[in-house]
Amino acid sequence: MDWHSLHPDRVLILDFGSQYTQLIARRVRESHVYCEIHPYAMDLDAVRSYAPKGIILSGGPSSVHDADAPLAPRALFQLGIPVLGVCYGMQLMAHLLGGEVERAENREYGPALLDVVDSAALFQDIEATDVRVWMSHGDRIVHMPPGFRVLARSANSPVAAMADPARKLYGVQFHPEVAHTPCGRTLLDNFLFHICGCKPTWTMKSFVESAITAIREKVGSDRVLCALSGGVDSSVVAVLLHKAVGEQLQCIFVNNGLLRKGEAETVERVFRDHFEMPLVSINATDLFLSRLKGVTDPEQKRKIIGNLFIEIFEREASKLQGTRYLAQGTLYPDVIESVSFKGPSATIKTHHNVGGLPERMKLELIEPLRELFKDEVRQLGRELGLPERIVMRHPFPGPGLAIRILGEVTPENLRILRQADAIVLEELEAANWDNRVWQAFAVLLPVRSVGVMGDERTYEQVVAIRAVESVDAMTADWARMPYQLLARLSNRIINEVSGVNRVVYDISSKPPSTIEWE
Ligand SMILES: Nc1ncnc2c1ncn2[C@@H]1O[C@H](COP(=O)(O)OP(=O)(O)OP(=O)(O)O)[C@@H](O)[C@H]1O
Ligand SMILES: O=c1[nH]c(=O)c2[nH+]cn([C@@H]3O[C@H](COP(=O)(O)O)[C@@H](O)[C@H]3O)c2[nH]1
Ligand SMILES: NC(=O)CC[C@H](N)C(=O)O
Ligand SMILES: [Mg+2]
Repeated sequence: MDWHSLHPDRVLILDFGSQYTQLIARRVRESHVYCEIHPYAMDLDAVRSYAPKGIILSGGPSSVHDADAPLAPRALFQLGIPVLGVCYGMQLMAHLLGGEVERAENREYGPALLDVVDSAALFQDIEATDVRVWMSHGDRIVHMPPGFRVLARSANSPVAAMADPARKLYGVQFHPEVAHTPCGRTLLDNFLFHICGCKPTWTMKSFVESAITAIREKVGSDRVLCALSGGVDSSVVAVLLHKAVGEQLQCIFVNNGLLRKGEAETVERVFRDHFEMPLVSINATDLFLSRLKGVTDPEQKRKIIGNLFIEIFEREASKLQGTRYLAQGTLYPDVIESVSFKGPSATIKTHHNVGGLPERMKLELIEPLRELFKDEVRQLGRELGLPERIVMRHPFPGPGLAIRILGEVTPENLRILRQADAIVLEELEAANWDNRVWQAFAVLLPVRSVGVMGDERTYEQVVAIRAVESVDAMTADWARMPYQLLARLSNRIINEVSGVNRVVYDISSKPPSTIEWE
């Protein structure tokens, strides 16, 4: 899509490798201003032609004195575009414009108190003394570049914020994007609205209109196949596309035999009740299970499944004359991950709809959500009138139960996991915990343990329960579910699911673990 015409008030975030870069983007978006993250090395001509209303330089792990410190071209500060440097971003600004940065005697990690000495522009509507902010740095600015003045100080940072208002250059040593900086929201708004002159026009309502226009332009009179899983992302894509191209859209749902209990029926029913568009439902259970036979390697499972999905989509597309596009629900975090700070990041997992795609595909992709974060997709779903039940559904991975059965996927393993998983979901719902977690599910482990049931020795399988809290699946923590609920889960699974004699609870966060086990 062409952002020039779609989002006139856009902000550019240059990433220097901070853990919080995505948070900066979230905050800007929450203020209804469109923004994109690009690597710090973005070409100056590209910046010019992107023509942002403002630029934010993220923090980062480097020091400006490191031999391989990531630098920005000095000319970035001469474009006449307002710049806000955060932490490393401010240190870099100072370093490049003739100031001096040095290693501080005391590092500052965590909370600090700020005294605002100049409340013009950036600190408008923020208290003057003892302002709580969150710091994470070891370097500090000892001399500001010519033209700059101090806006705020903290015990350890004589220059905790600085500005050259004439050139609209601003820097803060603390992190306004984190929740532990309560005034951060006001500060960022001051930058966006007062300094950059942005207007808060980025709303899901405006997105619907511009996305529909862009989709129509792209699709023309061709037909689109939309792969629908019943999850939030693909449901939103389907409704959006239907609004844009009406009968040129055909939805397809594949039962790959790796779905949860009753899922195929539910998806078909919900679709019939809430969507006014045709759905082709394909049962490919045997095909998927036969290709997965004997496979135990997680990446291989993912690739086999990804390829098979496309094979089926292409086969169905060839039956519908004039089908040129395949619509998918790729989100912004998938996109950012592949353009991160120092080039593409390491492959942790091949997500079936991204890296799992075959190299040569006949269908062209349409990905209308590739600019959005998950919570924006949920908002968009509401805007499009989708029922809350669909909007708030837990994510369910395309490779389904195959990546929750460690080891070989067999009909017997699927039976065990499906039953155990249904119990987890039922009990969470009954205890009103389903809407307090991002995702909750059962995992079947490839180990056996000894137990005693009814005076008899058992030697059976182990089920792990995974329940996590998260805002975007990039990081997650295990849910502190009540012991009583855990006890009920364990009790029911062992009693009701034959083949299982032990249940464990996964207490790992992401990172270092991931949400799924494979
Ligand atoms: N069983 C399926 N049938 C058809 N398409 C599928 C199926 N499973 C996954 N897909 C396709 O793969 C895409 C990615 O799956 P993914 O699980 O990330 O998204 P989703 O199911 O739409 O939403 P959520 O992340 O909330 O589960 C889907 O948007 C859909 O296009
Ligand atoms: O559609 C998908 N296809 C996949 O291949 C896939 N793998 C993981 N997930 C989901 O992504 C989120 C993060 O998962 P991980 O922490 O396991 O990487 C979690 O919400 C996972 O459920 C997938 N979704
Ligand atoms: N969070 C940051 O951006 C840190 C910047 C720099 N590495 C410092 O320690 O001061
Ligand atoms: Mg899904």
